[in-house]
Amino acid sequence: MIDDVPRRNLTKEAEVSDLRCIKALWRAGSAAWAVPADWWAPAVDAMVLALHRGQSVDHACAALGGARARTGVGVAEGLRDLAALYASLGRAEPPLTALCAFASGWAEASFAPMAELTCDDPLSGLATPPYLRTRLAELYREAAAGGLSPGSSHRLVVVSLGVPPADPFVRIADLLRAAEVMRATFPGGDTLALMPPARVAALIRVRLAVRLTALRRSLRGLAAEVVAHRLPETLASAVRLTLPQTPPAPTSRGGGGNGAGGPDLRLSTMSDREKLLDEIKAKGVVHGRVVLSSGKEADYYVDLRRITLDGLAAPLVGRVLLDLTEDLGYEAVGGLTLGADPVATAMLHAAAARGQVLDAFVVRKEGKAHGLQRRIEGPDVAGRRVLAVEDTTTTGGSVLTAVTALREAGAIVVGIATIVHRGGDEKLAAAGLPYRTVFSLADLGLG
Ligand SMILES: O=P(O)(O)OC[C@H]1O[C@H](OP(=O)(O)OP(=O)(O)O)[C@H](O)[C@@H]1O
Ligand SMILES: O=C(O)c1cc(=O)[nH]c(=O)[nH]1
Repeated sequence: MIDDVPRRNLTKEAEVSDLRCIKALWRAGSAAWAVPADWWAPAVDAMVLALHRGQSVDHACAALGGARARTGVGVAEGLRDLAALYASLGRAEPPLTALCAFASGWAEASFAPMAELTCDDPLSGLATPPYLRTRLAELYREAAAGGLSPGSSHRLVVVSLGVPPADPFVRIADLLRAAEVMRATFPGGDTLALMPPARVAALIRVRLAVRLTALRRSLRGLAAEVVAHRLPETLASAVRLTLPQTPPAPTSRGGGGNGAGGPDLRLSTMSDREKLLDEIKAKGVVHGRVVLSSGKEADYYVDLRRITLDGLAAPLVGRVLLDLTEDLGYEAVGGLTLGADPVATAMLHAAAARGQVLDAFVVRKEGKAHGLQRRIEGPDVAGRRVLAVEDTTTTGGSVLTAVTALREAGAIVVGIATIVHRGGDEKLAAAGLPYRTVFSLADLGLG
């Protein structure tokens, strides 16, 4: 029997023999070990040596606790094993300092991997939704401290893959491709996040928004929709943008284009712009001799009121025009009545659906002689950044009339946007304003 008196004058061989013996006794006294081969660790030898030599066991106990944690042994099981060592030597239970050292070593080793956890999705390398929300919270805090609105400095660009492909491999491949395109489009320090199941987002500074066109181009062939959300007033609204979305509803009237009564997958996976183009071709183009607003004659007419007042197409108009002009930074939108009116209200409602506030206004063709005699109806535009819109431009005369009236009213016109461009290039260019159009006549097969 090996007593517990420290043996300082033993020969090397005798000490080795004692240590072996203690270890065997300890092992025998230890409870059944889930994986027997895991019992021994260098820390076991260090523990036995310290105890045999009468040295402090704290360091060895901490190392033993760490070793036990790394092999998946629970703290209670590890402590019982430590107690078995003391018992095998006929000693009382381990002292409190030894127990504390063991527990600290065990805890440190158990929680170490957490310190290495990242906020990245392992497959795409993009940030996780919780990280994106943390980043948003930081941004809103910073904006509040500076008395600014996050909407004036940042956009949340969201690429949605429409109806996520049922095949998980196809979905992952599509998401990875979208992630890659996002990384290439926004290579700076922007936060890029994966938003399962089928969205990728980038939190970007406004000045980078011009890259949206490039982004949309790069995503061609992926049936992806790109929306640049101006950050809403409150963090809660911004966070809502990052939450899982309900799947898109079927988009064709009367349900099912597949003859089975289910959603029309072809339409629901198209981008808003593609859907709008189909709507205009189907409902807006009228062939025949017509006199245009300018007095000129033409062989066809694009009746966009049948689009901007259509319950299915109007929301598309709103979203597509918001996307097209989102880098221009405006607070109100409108144009010369009547064609521009539903365009502006479609944009107002599309913005509201995105948690943004956008005012609309109507520019009368002539001033009004009674009432408040206002030429421009709606919230005041004086001193505000406004976008002039039209459903179509043939000579550009109508929209430029609106621009003149807006300037006379003190508005800052930041650009012109229209759904279909028929003509008026020279006049519009002379206005010196950014001019955006969703479709050309060639897009409609009329050019
Ligand atoms: O570029 P332009 O040559 O000005 O033509 C385009 C304008 O013509 C149409 O409106 P219209 O003049 O028929 O009047 P309405 O909007 O009152 O219907 C259309 O809605 C545009 O406003
Ligand atoms: O020039 C126009 O009056 C005009 C052309 C057109 O195609 N559509 C329309 O509404 N107005």
